[in-house]
Amino acid sequence: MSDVVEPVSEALVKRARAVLGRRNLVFVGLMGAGKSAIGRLTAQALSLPFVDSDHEIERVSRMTVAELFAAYGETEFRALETRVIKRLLQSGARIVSTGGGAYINPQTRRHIQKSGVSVWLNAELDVLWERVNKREGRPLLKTDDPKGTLERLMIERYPIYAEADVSVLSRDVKKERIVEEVLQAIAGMPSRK
Ligand SMILES: Nc1ncnc2c1ncn2[C@@H]1O[C@H](COP(=O)(O)OP(=O)(O)OP(=O)(O)O)[C@@H](O)[C@H]1O
Ligand SMILES: O=C(O)C1=C[C@@H](O)[C@@H](O)[C@H](O)C1
Ligand SMILES: [Mg+2]
Repeated sequence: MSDVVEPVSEALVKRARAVLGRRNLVFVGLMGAGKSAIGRLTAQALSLPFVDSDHEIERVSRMTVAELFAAYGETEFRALETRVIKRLLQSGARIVSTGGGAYINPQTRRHIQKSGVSVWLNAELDVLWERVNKREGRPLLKTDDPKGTLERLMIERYPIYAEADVSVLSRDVKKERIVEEVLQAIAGMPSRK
């Protein structure tokens, strides 16, 4: 699948940018939903800066997410994630892709709600599983039954992701199509909250 963004209509880009104003556009959702991939392409389409909280955490700590979990545990990782995301949200408008658990943390969620428009990339279990199954490095899935763990996380987290301002169904269609649906969802919102 190509990463080249097919041109979305100029009118759609203009409307989505007008709705965002100085607000950030923040991608939330479970591991494998496409927050990083779709976030980057959306940033290209809107000509806005892109940041990914997992990458930023790895850059500042000089450790991988898996190493951070192993060395300090999830609680410390979440504290660092909250601090990093708060900082990333301070210079909007940007496209911010978050780690899968970020929006579940009440403090991080409040920062996101205050500074940005949130997009939940919703996806079915089998779509997520096909994607996450291909790559190591997700510490929460290091269990005897990773697919069962992913399903449990879906049940726990989906009601919280559903609080996001808009949602788009992430599925195995061209990424550009998902980007266009994200822009349409944003463009359909009122300009100010
Ligand atoms: N529409 C799509 N069609 C096919 N593959 C996709 C699509 N969207 C994303 N992917 C692929 O799925 C994989 C997981 O996507 P990505 O890393 O963006 O997920 P994520 O939500 O950022 O996950 P995490 O929370 O673990 O960071 C990547 O290989 C990405 O290229
Ligand atoms: O869903 C989660 O809790 C996580 C998702 C990843 O993006 C990483 O932030 C980390 O592996 C935790
Ligand atoms: Mg990601």
